[in-house]
Amino acid sequence: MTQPARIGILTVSDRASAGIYEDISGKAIESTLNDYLTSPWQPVYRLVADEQDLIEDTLCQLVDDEGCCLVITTGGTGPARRDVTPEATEAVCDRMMPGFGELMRMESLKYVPTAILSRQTAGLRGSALILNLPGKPKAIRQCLDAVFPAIPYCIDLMEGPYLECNADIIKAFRPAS
Ligand SMILES: Nc1ncnc2c1ncn2[C@@H]1O[C@H](COP(=O)(O)OP(=O)(O)OP(=O)(O)O)[C@@H](O)[C@H]1O
Ligand SMILES: Nc1nc2c(c(=O)[nH]1)N[C@H]1C(S)=C(S)[C@@H](COP(=O)(O)O)O[C@H]1N2
Repeated sequence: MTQPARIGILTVSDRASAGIYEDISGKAIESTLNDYLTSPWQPVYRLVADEQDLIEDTLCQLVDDEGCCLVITTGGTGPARRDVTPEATEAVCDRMMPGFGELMRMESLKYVPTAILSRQTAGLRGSALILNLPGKPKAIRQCLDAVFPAIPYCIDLMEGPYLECNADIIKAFRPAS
């Protein structure tokens, strides 16, 4: 039997990590992926404060030790002084994938004029894709609906697990070979 794909979910929030509010956004990532994916997958969940070292260490752990082919972060992408998720992402990635951030911001503008305040980005560490989402729970689905169609093929190109999607919910695009 094929091993389930391991997907990291990293919530970056001072208040959620301190227990001041519940981490709704991390849960929204998990339920969105459950809606999208028909192939077996397993979430690897982490919740940390907005500290760059901590975010970097956790991203490295999720990719290098936990074997995640995809890590989706939420929070810490804005202009506030403590928002450092994009910096942490860039620090641990070998190559950046700027198109993901561009498309998510463009789509998010359909919902909120403050979409441009997110510095969300994406990049590759080894054979894993790291993708930043904003912290707001509503942003999760809005952003993932925009970029997820390209993610299974991106992971194919890095020789990761073959992700299959429920085509009634999200259409993964794989160019004809
Ligand atoms: N993980 C989360 N779960 C639930 N709600 C969230 C989460 N992250 C953000 N929010 C909501 O979105 C609002 C704006 O996000 P903001 O970026 O200020 O959150 P944050 O990064 O968690 O803040 P901080 O790290 O300062 O505690 C928050 O006030 C909260 O209502
Ligand atoms: N789709 C979507 N994108 C969004 C938002 C949103 O509500 N929906 N909020 C914006 C706001 S108000 C901010 S400040 C930035 C950064 O949010 P973060 O610091 O929580 O990551 O994301 C932006 N992008």
